[in-house]
Amino acid sequence: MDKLVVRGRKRLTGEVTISGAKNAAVAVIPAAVMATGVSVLENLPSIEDVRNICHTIQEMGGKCRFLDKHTLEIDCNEGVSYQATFEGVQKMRASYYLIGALLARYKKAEVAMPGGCNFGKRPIDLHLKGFRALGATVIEEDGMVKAYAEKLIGTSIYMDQVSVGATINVMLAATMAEGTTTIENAAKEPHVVDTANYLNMMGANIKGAGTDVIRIKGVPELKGAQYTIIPDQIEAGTYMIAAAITGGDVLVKNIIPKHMDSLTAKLEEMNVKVAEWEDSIRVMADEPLRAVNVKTMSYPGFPTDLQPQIATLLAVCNGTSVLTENVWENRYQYMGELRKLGADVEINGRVATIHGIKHFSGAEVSATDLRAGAAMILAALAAEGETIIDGVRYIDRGYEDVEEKFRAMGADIDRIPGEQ
Ligand SMILES: CC(=O)N[C@H]1[C@@H](OP(=O)(O)OP(=O)(O)OC[C@H]2O[C@@H](n3ccc(=O)[nH]c3=O)[C@H](O)[C@@H]2O)O[C@H](CO)[C@@H](O)[C@@H]1O
Ligand SMILES: C=C(OP(=O)(O)O)C(=O)O
Repeated sequence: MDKLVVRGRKRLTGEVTISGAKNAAVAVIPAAVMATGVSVLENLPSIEDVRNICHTIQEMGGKCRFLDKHTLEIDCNEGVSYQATFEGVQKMRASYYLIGALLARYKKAEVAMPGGCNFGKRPIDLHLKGFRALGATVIEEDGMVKAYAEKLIGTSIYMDQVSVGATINVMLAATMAEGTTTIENAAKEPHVVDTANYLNMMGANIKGAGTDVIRIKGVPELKGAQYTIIPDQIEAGTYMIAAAITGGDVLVKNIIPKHMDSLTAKLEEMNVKVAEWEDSIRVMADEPLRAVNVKTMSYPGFPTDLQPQIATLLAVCNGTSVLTENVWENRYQYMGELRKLGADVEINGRVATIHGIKHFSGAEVSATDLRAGAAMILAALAAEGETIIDGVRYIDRGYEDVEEKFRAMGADIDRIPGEQ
């Protein structure tokens, strides 16, 4: 497995261009399976999760062709199998969107249980409850989710908990149901909106995405469409934190600054200077950083997918910060690795109390999952000496050209290829 070697204490300067959003791309690509006709998807991130979902759709009989590094032509006009079995599906989380997409188009789906980062329990009961409310029979058997319906009929669905995956998945299925579906207590994340926008371009009738009530009038058919994926909020946030942790001055380009509000507010509270333009943000850190308290929440709250990265920054601030993880029951596994680099953290359930240290010291650590891996890079950039990060395949799931982007801003970072 590949490793990254980072020699720290280099101030990051210059600019970085953000790629398309992983969590939008991995929803929009399965949505393309619902169309009769060809879709062209632009600004896709060149990451493992995108390659993996494309590979899975090809195995199902769809045609996926990259016109360039970031543009995918996807043609499922002649149909695909309603079955998606194990290998690719279990390498990622968002493969669960194939259930909603296949159920919409064929009224039947047999899809292996998804994989993705391990934060303790990651149930999909709300997805299945939503499909059942639309009229499907759903069973979980032999590691597969099997869903069948004579027809799907629009209904009113109240989500017991705000869930990105369940909101998008039920929206996919409801798009081609008979009648109108209302999803209440829906997730409002930018990727929910992006998926709805793409579906509407294909001929769907979805209103309210981005609010907590989404109304979907079912349509009988969807056509292919050309669509540009939004920039990645989490990749952008990771580079903003990288600028802050290295005392740097970085222009983060090709972003939607509004998506960054919860992070921007925290960075400013910490004494970091942030300047915004229409599609870029400059982050300057030239003064000592203050400890702050952070609670993760669904959008527009502080994203859980930036929790390991902000924790890493808090670990080298002046004072004690309290971090509360409200979304996942167990997203602190990486703290053991952060401690190897010197972090002083106490964990009590969902609450991490972080006592700021002067600086990290290089060590050998592992990326225990995608964002934990990003956190290791951030700590390594700020550390005295050399850090070796194992488990880079997790980072490659969600960050395009990660070492090249950091190196272009002055980081001393190299990849050591491992055995495949
Ligand atoms: C591919 C993708 O977009 N992944 C993101 C998505 O994951 P994912 O869609 O898996 O996360 P959800 O928003 O569904 O999960 C939010 C909370 O709801 C709970 N829950 C969820 C579904 C369900 O059926 N039952 C249930 O109880 C989960 O345990 C969790 O506590 O949103 C998470 C929260 O922003 C992010 O961390 C992930 O990066
Ligand atoms: C948790 C994440 O991804 P996934 O849901 O795909 O595991 C993430 O993007 O941080």
